[in-house]
Amino acid sequence: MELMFYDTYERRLRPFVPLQTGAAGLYACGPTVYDYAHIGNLRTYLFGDLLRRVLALNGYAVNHVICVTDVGHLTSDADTGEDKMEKGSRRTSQSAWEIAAFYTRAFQQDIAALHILAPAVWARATEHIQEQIDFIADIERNGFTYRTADGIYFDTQKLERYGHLARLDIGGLQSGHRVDLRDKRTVTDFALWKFSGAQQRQMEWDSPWGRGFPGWHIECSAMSTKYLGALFDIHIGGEDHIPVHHSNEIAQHEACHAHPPARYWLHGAFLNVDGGDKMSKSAGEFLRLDTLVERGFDPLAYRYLVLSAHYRSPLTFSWAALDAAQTALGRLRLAWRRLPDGGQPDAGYQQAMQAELNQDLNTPRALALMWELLKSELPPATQKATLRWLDQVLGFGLAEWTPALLEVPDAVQALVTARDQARQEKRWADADTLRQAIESAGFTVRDTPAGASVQR
Ligand SMILES: Nc1ncnc2c1ncn2[C@@H]1O[C@H](COP(=O)(O)OP(=O)(O)OP(=O)(O)O)[C@@H](O)[C@H]1O
Ligand SMILES: [Zn+2]
Repeated sequence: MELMFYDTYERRLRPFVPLQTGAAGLYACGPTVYDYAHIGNLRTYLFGDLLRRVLALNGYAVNHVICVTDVGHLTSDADTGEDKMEKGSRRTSQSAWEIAAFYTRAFQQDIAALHILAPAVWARATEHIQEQIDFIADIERNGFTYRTADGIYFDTQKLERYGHLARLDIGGLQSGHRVDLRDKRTVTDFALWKFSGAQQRQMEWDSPWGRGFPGWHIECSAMSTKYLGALFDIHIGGEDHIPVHHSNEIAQHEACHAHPPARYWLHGAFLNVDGGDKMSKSAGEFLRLDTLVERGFDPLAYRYLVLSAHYRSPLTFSWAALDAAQTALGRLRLAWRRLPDGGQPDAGYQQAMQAELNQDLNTPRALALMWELLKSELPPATQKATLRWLDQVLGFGLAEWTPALLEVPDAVQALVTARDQARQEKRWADADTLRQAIESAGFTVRDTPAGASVQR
């Protein structure tokens, strides 16, 4: 069955043709580990996970690389401002190295809780400094760099197709730009290597150009080449990467290899906050996955919510929407547990579901077909087998919900305790939300004079 993706580079749906039969190389720009991830960031990784699972469903062995940006991402995308890691270090009074390790672990825990499959490679920028220096040296040798007082810059005017991915209007950008360019020649030029200068930095290295640190974009060029080759299949990220980060990655690659690094570019749309702005670390409400859990939600309810929107459509977060997703997940788990084993998937539904997923990852339609399946006249065991097959992509882990696991897990017990507390304090709305969380975890709760009792 044909697999189609919307490719940002060509701005059209294209059939996926791998470089190597049966395999797919997938590179995802990862977190900047100076703080916790918010659920907006996590939406982007859920999109990557979905893509990976759909590729696997189509028989591809996926080589998935996620980078970890632990140096060089400045507070402004125009290469000014402070390194986010050094800033995070001041905020927490821990070293930049400590916070990188801490937030990388926190991120890995979040993605595990969301059932996002771990990549084959976690590529940390600070562990690939030599590769980045070598890449910059190649760009320099090919004549695409110049030196300023604060670093080595990429001369974007030397590339005819600079900014093609974003369809950038360079002339317009240049003339509309009122801010001081410092020593940059063109507004779109960007740093490949920044000098430490007089500033005392925690993360810095020697290089042929002087002591300093790599620019943000070069890490992805160097690490994707190392792990996936100079040309690989698919590069993904959030839509904010289109005009700057991915445009610059492509430029670096073109300067060395005369072609972009990847053959397909897919971008996930934002999670917005009420009012339409993107959820971000710097502005608005910062919701972590843990915040959701503290309010009684199952992390997988957020997974459900994200899958209920197409990855290229903006999604506005609301507690009501998350609540509805949690209820739907609870119903799904209940349906799963009631269905008997022993059937075979229904070929008609499989085909219809895969057709939707293969059409640019249409999860809202796949979920609609799932509910249709559960209401259908098909034998219950067939329904369950079909659901099991679909769950390879949805990733709810339904098969782990077998009645064999009858013990009350700690996480559920914690919800029960929190609910008891809420009831004692007459916080009825909180108690209700917690009850729903317990139920969507597959348990029922009954209040007895001796306290709440919980059972499957
Ligand atoms: N609101 C959002 N919705 C979806 N994806 C997002 C959102 N905000 C950031 N992302 C994506 O999250 C990924 C990780 O980004 P990173 O850790 O560098 O955070 P960031 O972009 O600096 O976030 P912020 O703007 O909140 O500081 C990127 O691929 C980015 O595109
Ligand atoms: Zn990147």
